[in-house]
Amino acid sequence: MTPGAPPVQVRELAKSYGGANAVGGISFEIHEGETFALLGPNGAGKSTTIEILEGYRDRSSGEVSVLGKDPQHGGLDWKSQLGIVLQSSGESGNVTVLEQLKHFAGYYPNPRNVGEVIEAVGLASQARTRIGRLSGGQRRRVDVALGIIGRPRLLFLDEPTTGFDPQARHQFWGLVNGLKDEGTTILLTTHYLDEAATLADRAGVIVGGRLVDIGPIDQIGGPGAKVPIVRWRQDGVVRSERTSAPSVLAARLYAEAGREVEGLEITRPSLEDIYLDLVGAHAGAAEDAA
Ligand SMILES: Nc1ncnc2c1ncn2[C@@H]1O[C@H](COP(=O)(O)OP(=O)(O)OP(=O)(O)O)[C@@H](O)[C@H]1O
Repeated sequence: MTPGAPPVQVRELAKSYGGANAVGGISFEIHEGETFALLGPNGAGKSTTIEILEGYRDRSSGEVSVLGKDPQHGGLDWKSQLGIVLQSSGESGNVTVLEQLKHFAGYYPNPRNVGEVIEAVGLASQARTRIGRLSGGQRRRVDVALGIIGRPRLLFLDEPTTGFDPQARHQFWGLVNGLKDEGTTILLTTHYLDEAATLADRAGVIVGGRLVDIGPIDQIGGPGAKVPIVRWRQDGVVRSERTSAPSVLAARLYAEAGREVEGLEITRPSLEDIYLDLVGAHAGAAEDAA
């Protein structure tokens, strides 16, 4: 890899399945040590993109470089620098968590300590349990453990916390923050927008195989997207107004009412609100075009 080159470079990547475009020419880069979230509705093309970057799927056209190599020609040495948590692993269950991790650790030149990884994913009490006896969420933690055991430079997390309870999800976020601190570059897909907001430095939003927005996570949707919403009740009717000076509006409402304003609430759109607006607008535009 050329020194200073981004670990992931994607130029005009396209993939069609039997004539149907799943990915229609997308371009993005992921920089060293960055966590990049690829967001989008079901069927948008996220997994197809990730699988192409991982070398599991070929592309129809475009240029892709991952850790300095074209994934279609990445060798074992290249592969050992990747950590992969697929959407579903199909991990079968006759071996214990400890045995499985020890086995996989043996494939890598500089693996993490197996006990520490088991502890980090919250499976210390299940270390000697057969994987087949774990709950769905616990098996998902095994997938995550297998993804990080090789101390990857680049980690792919495809919907990593599906099936996690809220406590496990928070624990997982702590784990990812630790990996970030160590300088791991991460590509994350998730349908949990709070997860993306917490973990990602930048995001790309993909709809119908096209990248409709990309940028720092707090700038997704553009400057207007974060304008606060003021809601209040007047004559029994809920009213709302978007303004970048919400306290000025609140003060005016208070002056006009001459008393506490009923149901007054000032909120800023969350990443989820912004994402839903963005996806709604682009999905609608795509339908109009069709
Ligand atoms: N092997 C395949 N053969 C044919 N079509 C496929 C294949 N894999 C995916 N597709 C289609 O390509 C499109 C993109 O699918 P993809 O799995 O990449 O979406 P996604 O964004 O990962 O969705 P999800 O959020 O549901 O995981 C979909 O229309 C899907 O039906």
